[in-house]
Amino acid sequence: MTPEGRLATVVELLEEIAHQARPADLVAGAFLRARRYIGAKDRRAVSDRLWGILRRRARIDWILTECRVEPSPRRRLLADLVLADRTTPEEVGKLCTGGARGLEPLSPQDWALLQQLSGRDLFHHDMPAWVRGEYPEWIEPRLAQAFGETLAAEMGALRDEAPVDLRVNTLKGDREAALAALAAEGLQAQPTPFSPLGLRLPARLALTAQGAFRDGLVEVQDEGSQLLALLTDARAGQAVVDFCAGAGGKTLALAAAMQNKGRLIACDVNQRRAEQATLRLRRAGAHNVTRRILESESDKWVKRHGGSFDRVLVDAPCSGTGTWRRNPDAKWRLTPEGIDHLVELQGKILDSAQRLVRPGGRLVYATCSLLAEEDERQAEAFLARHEDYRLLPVGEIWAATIGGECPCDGPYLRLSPASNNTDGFFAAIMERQGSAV
Ligand SMILES: C[S@@+](CC[C@H](N)C(=O)[O-])C[C@H]1O[C@@H](n2cnc3c(N)ncnc32)[C@H](O)[C@@H]1O
Repeated sequence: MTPEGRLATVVELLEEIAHQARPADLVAGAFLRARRYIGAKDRRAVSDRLWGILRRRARIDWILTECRVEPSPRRRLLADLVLADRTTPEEVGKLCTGGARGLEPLSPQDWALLQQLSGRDLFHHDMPAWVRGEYPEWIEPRLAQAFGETLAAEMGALRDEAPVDLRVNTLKGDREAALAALAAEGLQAQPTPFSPLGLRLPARLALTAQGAFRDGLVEVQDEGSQLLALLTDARAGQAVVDFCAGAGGKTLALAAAMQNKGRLIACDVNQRRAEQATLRLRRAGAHNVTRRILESESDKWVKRHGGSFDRVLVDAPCSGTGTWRRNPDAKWRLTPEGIDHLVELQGKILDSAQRLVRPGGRLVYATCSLLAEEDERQAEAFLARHEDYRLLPVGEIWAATIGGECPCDGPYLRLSPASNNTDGFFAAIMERQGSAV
């Protein structure tokens, strides 16, 4: 592919993403699968530019609007070339040749725009905080409630690309073995600071081709997500439910923590997501997992199995505000009504799932949200409704499961990109009162 061809593909993809309600990674995945002729290097270049523009969208649009130009996929690309890469208007002109599979030649209006942009960068002192921080304006009060004075730093960190974190699958080997296997393939990973099972790679990579991944020795998982699974404290021989198991990210970690011993039930209402776990479980050598598709959170199965589990993890559907480093497009699809709906659903899921916990067992409520209404407020409301549960301070559970000092103040787990270099995560660990029978 020529450089022009790559850029034209970026514009095509930006148009597809704008016209579809689906997440950008799904749209891009389907788009590239339908164009097998695009080779690995070209895919990489197209993806880098595409995700870069999605990360910089609010600032690019603000600058275009200031130049009195309506943002469009093509104009966003032209602006990005100048603002992010300092490409000169003349160099941009050379990329717009109008050839087959290339970009249309620059119009007089395009030239005028590029001249206006020339020499500028992506920041401007008049930009409001929400534009600098790349988040919707309406969500600012909610984020400010969560972060106060550190809001700008947190949003800055959330704007950047996330590192690639791997979890070592202890069913297949230890961290030393994984480091050696990755090094043999030319990958220099570093141990993560908090998770004893974590390894970090600096850049985005197509890991599916690596032997350590194909053999199930490592799985891609953010360090925060690993910590959450460790804090669930699932042990060999226990009965454990992963109530919102999705494609199985935490199920895999729980199965490894249980050393494949005991019963692990992975529930979800979404059959398609649950099916995505099949290959991952097989690759990881996880044998103690039974999958269960629920009709809803109050499926009859829940009542029938009331009080029979040692651990129930509720990794609830949430706004995903903590994962904007990975899904920069997701923030623009959120609405206040959507968040209200999620808060209500989380409460219902908790009220139903708690029935599964045996006296003396634990319910772990987790989200990848940064918003207090989905996190602390949700946990407080649950504890107020269920007097038979008490909150266990995360520091104590951290010391017992992960070891050392928990980096969070207060009784909850709260991780964020700026403070911990993880995705944003929240967890409340709650114990059901009464003695086990
Ligand atoms: C945050 S995701 C789970 C991610 C998963 N635990 C992982 O680590 O990969 C939330 C999941 O909740 C599921 N979900 C949504 N509504 C639900 C409900 N009413 N009952 C149970 N699960 C639900 C979604 O299908 C989704 O897979």
